[in-house]
Amino acid sequence: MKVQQHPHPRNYLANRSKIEFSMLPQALSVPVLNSSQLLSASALIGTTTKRVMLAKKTRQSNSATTSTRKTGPFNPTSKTQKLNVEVSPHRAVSAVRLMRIELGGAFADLLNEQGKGSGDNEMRYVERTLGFRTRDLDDRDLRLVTDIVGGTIRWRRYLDHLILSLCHDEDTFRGMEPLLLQILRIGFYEIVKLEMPPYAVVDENVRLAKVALRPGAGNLVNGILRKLVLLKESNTLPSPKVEGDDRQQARALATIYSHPVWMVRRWIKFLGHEEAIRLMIWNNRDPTFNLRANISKGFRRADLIEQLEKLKVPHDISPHLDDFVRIKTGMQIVIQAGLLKDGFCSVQDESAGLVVSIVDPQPGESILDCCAAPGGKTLFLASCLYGKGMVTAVDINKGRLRILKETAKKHQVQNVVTAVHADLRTFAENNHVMYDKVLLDAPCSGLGVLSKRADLRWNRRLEDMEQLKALQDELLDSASVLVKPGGLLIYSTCSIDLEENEQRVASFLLRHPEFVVDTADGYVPHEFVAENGFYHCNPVKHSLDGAFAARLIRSY
Ligand SMILES: C[S@@+](CC[C@H](N)C(=O)[O-])C[C@H]1O[C@@H](n2cnc3c(N)ncnc32)[C@H](O)[C@@H]1O
Repeated sequence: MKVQQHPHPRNYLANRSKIEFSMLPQALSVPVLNSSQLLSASALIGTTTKRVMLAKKTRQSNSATTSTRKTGPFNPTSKTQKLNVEVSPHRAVSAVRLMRIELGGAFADLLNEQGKGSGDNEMRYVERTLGFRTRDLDDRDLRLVTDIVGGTIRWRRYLDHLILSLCHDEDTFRGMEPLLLQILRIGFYEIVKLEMPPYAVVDENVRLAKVALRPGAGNLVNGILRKLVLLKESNTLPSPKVEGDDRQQARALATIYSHPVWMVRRWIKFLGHEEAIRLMIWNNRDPTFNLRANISKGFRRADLIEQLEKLKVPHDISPHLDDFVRIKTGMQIVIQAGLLKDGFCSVQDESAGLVVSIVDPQPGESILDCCAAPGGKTLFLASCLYGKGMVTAVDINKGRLRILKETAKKHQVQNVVTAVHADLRTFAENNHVMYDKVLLDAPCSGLGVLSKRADLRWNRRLEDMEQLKALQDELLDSASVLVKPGGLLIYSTCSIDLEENEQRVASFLLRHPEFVVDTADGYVPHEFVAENGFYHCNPVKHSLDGAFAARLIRSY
């Protein structure tokens, strides 16, 4: 593999400030920021929310709380259901959302499509499922739903291990109805991981089980949770021993750190024991979010910081990227203030922002973004062109591409973005235009973003890896023919997996001797560049999402 070194390391996008504001419209002040139509932040972190109905409500609910009830998406009786004031609404919503996620009805994105923890549709869904109404969620409830749903999903394997060990027998556990299991998981999570006052947790979850299911379900929850409290208080929670052969050890670690066994085995193989454990600990932590100020609207980081201060959202500036800010809490407040919906900023991880630094977009360039939707990188690339040049954004997914187009308008970069709905492989065959720079942000396992995508670990299978690798090879081949001689191909993923990253590039270079590796050094801080010249963002080392990118120059 040939590595081309740069004589003059470049400052990754930092130099932009020299040109940016003379080329932009006047800096805008933020207008009224409390609109109800909120942009989906989930789209920008690469998730969507599917709508499927749960097959049937788990059971008729307790007669004390409900009147006659029909099920169906537009249930006309839902308004007549009685309001239950005994059950804590965040628990009721969390239990239903968890059940829906597990049955494939939604992703565990921290924000739903309304940009709020629970929009009207979700509340109607909760009513239909439980058979009663709860009071509306306030901001504190929304935060609790986010925390409980994210944490309970992440810790699912470990929580189930505890629940199983406290059930009479395995059949009781395996045959448990879905809602009951979710209520137990929530209770276990609150007691074991959130360390909440245990008897309050027991009471609340027992009440939910009684009202939403039946008195017997409440008794079962009571019995199991009380056993758990005793074990916790005596410090004797059952924990698998890490011993035996490789497989047995991986199984134990998978339970303790709550990940699928195949992932643990893969990480032990590629990273070693210690690093694999550190990675799992990272994946189980509450994520930090990054916001990128949208300079295309004349909205700089200083303006974003001013708004965050007004909103009392704690924040830190990114040490790596000019326009980025980090926030640990307060995303709901940012959303409700309309900053995302109105296009003043985007949710974008710094690890993804640094991929744009590696593309190093310059005004006047023609850039092809091959797998562009929902557009996080497209928008950032476009904002670096200052109205000169073009980003052609191709994606196979029409719905996600629609989001990209709408967001480009909001961000005021539509004049430099052309969206094309196509399979890249067909596009490459039929399109004879070549580009200065081609970014292939390939579909991948997402193994670098498990802390943000709490449910992803349970949805990925080992078999997916082979299919993804084959697709990545095909897309790389297609992308390569669209690069001008002397132009640049950037291959990136949000994975930390060697086989999706270095190995794909190595195999590409064998098939395409016309490309050589160009080091990422000088485009991103040195600490992100491996010896082979590739960009690596390592969650454990950099406390950001995992990501990879390679700069490949077409020499002829
Ligand atoms: C990792 S996501 C891209 C994220 C995007 N670059 C961003 O920053 O927001 C991968 C994208 O590849 C698209 N994709 C998958 N197969 C494709 C194909 N054959 N042709 C074009 N796009 C494809 C998916 O629809 C998905 O939107």
